[in-house]
Parts: sequence; C-alpha cells; structure tokens
Amino acid sequence: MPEIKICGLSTPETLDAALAAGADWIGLVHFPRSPRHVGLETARALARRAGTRAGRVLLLVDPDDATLDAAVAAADPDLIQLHGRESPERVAAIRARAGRPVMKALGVAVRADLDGVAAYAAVADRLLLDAKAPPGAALPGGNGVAFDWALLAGVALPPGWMLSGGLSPETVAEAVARTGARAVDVSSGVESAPGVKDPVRIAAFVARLRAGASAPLSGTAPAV
Ligand SMILES: O=C(O)c1ccccc1NCC(=O)[C@H](O)[C@H](O)COP(=O)(O)O
Repeated sequence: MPEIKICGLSTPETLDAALAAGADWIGLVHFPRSPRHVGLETARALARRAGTRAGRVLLLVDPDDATLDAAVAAADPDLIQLHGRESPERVAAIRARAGRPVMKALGVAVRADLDGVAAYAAVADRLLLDAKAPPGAALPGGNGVAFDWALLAGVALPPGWMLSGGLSPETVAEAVARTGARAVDVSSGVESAPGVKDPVRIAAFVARLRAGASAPLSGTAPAV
C-alpha cells in the first residue's frame, strides 16, 4: 500500500482530518507567497499536535540558512522538502546543517527534466517527482497539475521516490497503477479552494488507496 502525504495543512481541523484518515505524512508549507503558508508559531503548534501520529514534513523553497534554522526549530520535522531551485550542493548543505533527512522535489514536464535524478538521489534521502510549474505560475508547486506519467517509463528511480502533481481521489489509483509509485503526495486535489483543505476529500483520497491500489516492489518505474 503506498505511503500517503497530505501537503499544505494549515489548521488544526484539517490536520486532524489527515491524521484520522490515516495519512503517513503531513506537510507544512513555510513559504509566505503560498495560500498554504504557515508561520513559525502555527508550524510549531501543528507539528506538536501531529506528534508521532504521522511523519512531519516541512516544505521550504530556496531557504537561506536563517530561514532554515528558524523553521526547523519550530516545526521539528522528520523530513525537509525542498521545492525550489536548490542545486545538489545546496541540498547536501541543507541536509548537513539541519541534521534532518531531505526530500528534493523535481519538476517534470519533459523527459530531460529527469536527467537530474541521479545527481539529486546522491545527496537527498528521497525524491519527489512533481509537475513542473506552468509558465507564469506564482508558485513552484501546489498547482494542481499533473505531468505525463509515461515520461517515467524505464527511468531508474531511487527507492522511496514519491509521486505528486495534480493527484486527486479520482486519479490517484490510476496514477499508482501506471507509475508503480509506492508513495504519493497531494495538496490541491483535496481542497475546496486554494489553501482550503476539505476533510471529505482527504478521507476519500486515503480511502481510494487503502481500497486496493497496488504497486510493484521495484524502485524502477515500469513501462507505462
Ligand atoms: O502548496 C504550495 O503552496 C506550495 C508552494 C511552494 C512550493 C510547493 C508547494 N506545494 C507543493 C505540494 O503541495 C506538493 O508537494 C506538490 O506540489 C503537489 O501539489 P498539487 O499538485 O497541488 O497536489
């Protein structure tokens, strides 16, 4: 059964909904331009509320060291998601400075976008394959758009890679079946409006996977 991450939680009620549904990971976005942004005190409170009931993911975008230090101290994350233009060297430096595992997001629109997989896999604990932000988008992620899953055909992906980008209760089972993903991440697809999580859709998303989506055991995506 795939691991499930619900990203962009910003209220106690929707955090509780994700935990009650059985999410494996909860994501807190610390990026002021985002409608899902949580400040340091909210991040601290939500992280404490989650406790050990799910892994706590702190999402940052090209953080400087001061932002990294403050956000890590507040959110006490189990995993730091880097969703900007961080180079492999910067990913390694952030991982060393924070002393926490790191998941690097890679935006995918064309096959060449996967050329960086090996370099990032060498320095990050996990990779997140997300849709590349559309031209002119205000945010580098959380845009609710999918990429062409067929681009993953035959690509050697490291164990623990996670699929995201436009997933929803309606599409996630097909996405898992077609890509072999053993971990998935969703934000927009479980919202009623940008930044407004919907407990019913969160429950539906988790239930759709728990109902029987299957995935192969290999870390390499199958032909799709
Ligand atoms: O959610 C945001 O507002 C956000 C802002 C800046 C960088 C990343 C952001 N979100 C990332 C995610 O929520 C997910 O990891 C991923 O992009 C999937 O999002 P969605 O397509 O909305 O399900």
